[in-house]
Amino acid sequence: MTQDAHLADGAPGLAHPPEMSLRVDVLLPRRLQSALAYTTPDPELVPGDFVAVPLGKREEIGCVWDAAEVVMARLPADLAFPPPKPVDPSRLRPVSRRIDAPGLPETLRCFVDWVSAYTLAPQGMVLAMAMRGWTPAPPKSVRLWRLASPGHPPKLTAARQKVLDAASAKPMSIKALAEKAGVSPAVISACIKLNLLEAAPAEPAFRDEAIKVPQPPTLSASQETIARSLRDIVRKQQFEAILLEGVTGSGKTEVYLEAVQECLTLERQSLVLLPEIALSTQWISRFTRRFGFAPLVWHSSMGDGHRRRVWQHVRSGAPCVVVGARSALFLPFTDLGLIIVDEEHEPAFKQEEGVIYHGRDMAVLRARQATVPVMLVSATPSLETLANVQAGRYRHLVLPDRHAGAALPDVRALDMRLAPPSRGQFLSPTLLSACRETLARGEQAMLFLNRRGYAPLTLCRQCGHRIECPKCTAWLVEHRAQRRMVCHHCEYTMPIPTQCPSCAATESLVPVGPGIERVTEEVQRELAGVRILVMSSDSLVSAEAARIAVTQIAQQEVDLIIGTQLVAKGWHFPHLTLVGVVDADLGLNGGDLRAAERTVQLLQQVGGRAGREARPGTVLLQTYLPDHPAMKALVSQDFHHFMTQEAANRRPGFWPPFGRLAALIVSAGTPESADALARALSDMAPKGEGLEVLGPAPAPLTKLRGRHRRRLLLRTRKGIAVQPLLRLWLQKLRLKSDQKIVVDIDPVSFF
Ligand SMILES: Nc1ncnc2c1ncn2[C@@H]1O[C@H](COP(=O)(O)OP(=O)(O)OP(=O)(O)O)[C@@H](O)[C@H]1O
Ligand SMILES: [Zn+2]
Repeated sequence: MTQDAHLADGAPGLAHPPEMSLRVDVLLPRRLQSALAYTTPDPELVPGDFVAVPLGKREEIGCVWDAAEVVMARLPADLAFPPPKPVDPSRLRPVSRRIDAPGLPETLRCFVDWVSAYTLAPQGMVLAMAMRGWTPAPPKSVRLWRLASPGHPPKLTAARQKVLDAASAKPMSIKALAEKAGVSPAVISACIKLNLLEAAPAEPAFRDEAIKVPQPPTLSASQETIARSLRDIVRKQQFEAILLEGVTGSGKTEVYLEAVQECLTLERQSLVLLPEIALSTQWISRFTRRFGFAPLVWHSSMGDGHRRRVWQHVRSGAPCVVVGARSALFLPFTDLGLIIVDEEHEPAFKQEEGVIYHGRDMAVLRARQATVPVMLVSATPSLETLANVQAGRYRHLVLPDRHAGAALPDVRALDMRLAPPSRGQFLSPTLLSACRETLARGEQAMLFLNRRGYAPLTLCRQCGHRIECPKCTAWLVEHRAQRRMVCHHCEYTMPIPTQCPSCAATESLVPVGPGIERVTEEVQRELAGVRILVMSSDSLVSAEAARIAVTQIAQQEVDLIIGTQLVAKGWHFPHLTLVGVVDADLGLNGGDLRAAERTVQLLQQVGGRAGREARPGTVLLQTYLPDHPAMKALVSQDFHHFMTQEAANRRPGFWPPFGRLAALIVSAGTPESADALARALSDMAPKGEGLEVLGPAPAPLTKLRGRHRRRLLLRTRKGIAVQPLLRLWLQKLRLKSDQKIVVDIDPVSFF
């Protein structure tokens, strides 16, 4: 805004001549590359303010954005790009009105710009992430009431007595309480006036509404040393990246919560990112015990009302701890003091749709912009992070031992070539007897197989036909419990056929290979009477389901857990001593860049659930590749030796983290169209020293949701800025209406 403020002093309703209006950039939360220009007579409109603007025939809510020059100036040189051409001022439309709500803080606008420039995602789509939870009006809060602490209640009428019987420590709204007690709301009001009920915090999640006495742990000497360093780092309030590494069960969580405590002492806001927050009930209850209040939880399945409250609270700058999925990075923190990324090696931090970004990397960026420390936590850090440690960019703090003298589990590979399972079975005799012995000792066992459903493939014995998804290059997976065949890549499902769809033979369809449902069946057959709990995304559909599962396991109402990768998360099951990995080789197939690294991380994490308390744990890995470096690393538990080898494998070819990658995923309505676009891209590929374009090649999922896919990979030396190269490259193309190119910077998945 460049004009003098007095120019806008018109009487309300008076139209301003165009020269008296100010130009203002407004970013809308939709697929727009950058902000749109409008005019406004209001000199007080500043970047960050929310406004309603006309767009076509509609009105949209957007955010006043910084001028293009400002945006460019705050981007690093290698991410900046030419600003859009200025629009003829006479064609600009005026802003409809300013919305009276707190604006988007500058640090968040800066982050939006950066994420957009880094990922090449339209700026408006990134803003949309920052506006999830935003609301024009402060959210309506329904007050909740609970039983007041017992005093000497006056003599009560029958109706009031009913209210006290119905009320409990659990807060309820007046309406709900009246319904439960079967009285009118007026009776509840009377009870409130008599102090029989007290107001409860609507959201027992805010720091000043402590609900219990905090119970911090007594740290061991080695934990305390690390905790002290972390507290010092937090107190400095400068940007610093730390890798907190420690074996499974060493108390990393307890230790980083000390850093969170320090941040609260500074009365600032902390953000903890967890990969599977929706199910992290154990983490949340532990936090609540430790601090005496619950954290603000943020993830995609939270309701709108909850989101709005969190958004507003964070925006208010009041001290708090947010625990969330990667999208919590886009909350409007105004007093951020610390970011923690737990399980930093997890591929789940990568968002693969919409704005494609890596939560861990963007967390480091966010911390840098906010000049606060960021702590990356893992038992099995990613090679990216280890390389940063080696280069001296990240500080490395290590917890070497399990807490309270617990030993790391004994890990053994079961060579399936030497002692295979019986025909048609998947559990070797050794694993089965280990399960029997464990259960006989009154301990719990866990079987891990990263595959949902009954069988990954259904085959016709007569004609060899394989049942495939009509829309994807993928087999349909039988889910026997639901009596359906399901595609794991799209929403397609169909009933389990009774005859072969190709040759019409009956009783010819056979399942091939195991999924966890099939393993469950085998366990039921082999270990009669065992109480099984299945943990997969089919069974653990909500936080409540996870909470129930955790309780059942803790109370030993379950003997054996069968699960997919969900069981690898930070669970702590005191009675669990045996972990059996049904197919340790599964993740090594497909041969993507990080297959071995990921296998070691995942299996070490799963194995790390065994023997976390007094009784020692055992991990048995069923493998046909006992000599594979990944298996050897798991057995020897020498993670760092393995990672050194990984680094040596990747360095010469400039594979990440020793070079950079960007994937271009081309898709189109027909194979010909996809090929044509892929070829055109390939013909115009950038050339030069230190860069190479691999492909085009059919993507492993050649067809996905009916679209035909091809992949190209740009690989460069470290110092080369890939974004400008990609921008130039993509600008040269005109896409047909069925064609699409998705850019994935630093790809994690290669499907
Ligand atoms: N100082 C301590 N006092 C009491 N309990 C502790 C202490 N340190 C750790 N524990 C307990 O030991 C268990 C393991 O600790 P924690 O979960 O923090 O380890 P971790 O390193 O984060 O584990 P993982 O990486 O396997 O998830 C937890 O139940 C935790 O409460
Ligand atoms: Zn499909």
